[in-house]
Amino acid sequence: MISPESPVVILGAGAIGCYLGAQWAAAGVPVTLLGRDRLLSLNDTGFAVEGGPDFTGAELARNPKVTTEPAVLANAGLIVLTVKSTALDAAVSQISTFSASHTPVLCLLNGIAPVRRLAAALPEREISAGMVPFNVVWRNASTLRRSSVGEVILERSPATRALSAAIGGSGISLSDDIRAVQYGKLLLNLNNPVNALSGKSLYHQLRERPYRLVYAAALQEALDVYEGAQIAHAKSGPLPANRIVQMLRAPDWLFNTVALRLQKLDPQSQTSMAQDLAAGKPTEIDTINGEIVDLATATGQIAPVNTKLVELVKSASAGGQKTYTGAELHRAVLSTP
Ligand SMILES: NC(=O)C1=CN([C@@H]2O[C@H](COP(=O)(O)OP(=O)(O)OC[C@H]3O[C@@H](n4cnc5c(N)ncnc54)[C@H](OP(=O)(O)O)[C@@H]3O)[C@@H](O)[C@H]2O)C=CC1
Ligand SMILES: CC(C)(CO)C(=O)C(=O)O
Repeated sequence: MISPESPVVILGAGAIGCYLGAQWAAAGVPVTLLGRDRLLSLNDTGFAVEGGPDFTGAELARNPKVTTEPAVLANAGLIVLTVKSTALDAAVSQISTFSASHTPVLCLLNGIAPVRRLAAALPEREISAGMVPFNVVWRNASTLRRSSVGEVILERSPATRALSAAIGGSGISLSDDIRAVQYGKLLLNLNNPVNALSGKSLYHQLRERPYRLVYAAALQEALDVYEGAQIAHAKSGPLPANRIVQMLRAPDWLFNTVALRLQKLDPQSQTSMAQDLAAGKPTEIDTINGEIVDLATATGQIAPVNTKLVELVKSASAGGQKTYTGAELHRAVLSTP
């Protein structure tokens, strides 16, 4: 039950957690943001949120209270998990230690494995999965910007029905097949390492065909692996995945005038993996492209393109080559035997 005494607690208040927390608080939902020290100053100043249908122009979000104290989990009516997958185990242990065993958890992490791991670690809980389609970046220490389009989709459950009712349904839809939605989203995330290794904004990376060809190869490979493993995926965005592959292969003049407009990407957009790699943090590569590699292995298939992307990101994280021109990345991923 969500109420002022039992707020929504967002565990892992970063780009996505703060954006959604501000959006839900603006709709009248009691929200507490549980994050790191650097967020605490936002309690005094508030933070500006730009972009998206609920924030026309920059709006100051003062409502969500920010804390670093996991003890707030004890009174949560709903825990919304928005940490990176690399921080999942520590977050699960905080949930177990501090919250009541009946408190539901909504998992908004990218990838498929995180929600499975969560359900396995907390078998007594109501666990729901969700999918965030759009990109959010910090423009500076107190300004968040949503830089692409789409609607959040949540698995239909008692907890998500209550959340959706509390926010008046806006910006969220409920699904009875969240697994297909997550597998559909994973296909978009296969570009994350390409974006991270380009060192460019998403908008500028996608404008260069050699980068797009690498992403197209990773995406086509994933579609083949899904087919071999009989995995259903939902459409994520306006085009089906096979049309996205075709579109990515189009010449720059066509892609840059048609496809980029459809996504309404703004020039500052940057994938979450690019943000991590640039900040020297561990990346989610194992739960993104690594998921395709694991699925291929489990079903007797191979996934050399995604395997190579995993390798390159791990090498970059370990101090190896961090940025690649389009031609360099194309050669490194697609020209190896
Ligand atoms: N950013 C985006 O545009 C999108 C991201 N996603 C997905 O959403 C998820 C969250 O991504 P994003 O918001 O970018 O991630 P961020 O890194 O911006 O936010 C996570 C925040 O949680 C903090 N944190 C980690 N563990 C804890 C803990 N136990 N207690 C309190 N705070 C904690 C992190 O701090 P620290 O770094 O110091 O550990 C970080 O500040 C990921 O799975 C991502 O793939 C999905 C769609 C779009
Ligand atoms: C929205 C998208 C695909 C790109 O920003 C993303 O999920 C991410 O950055 O991890």
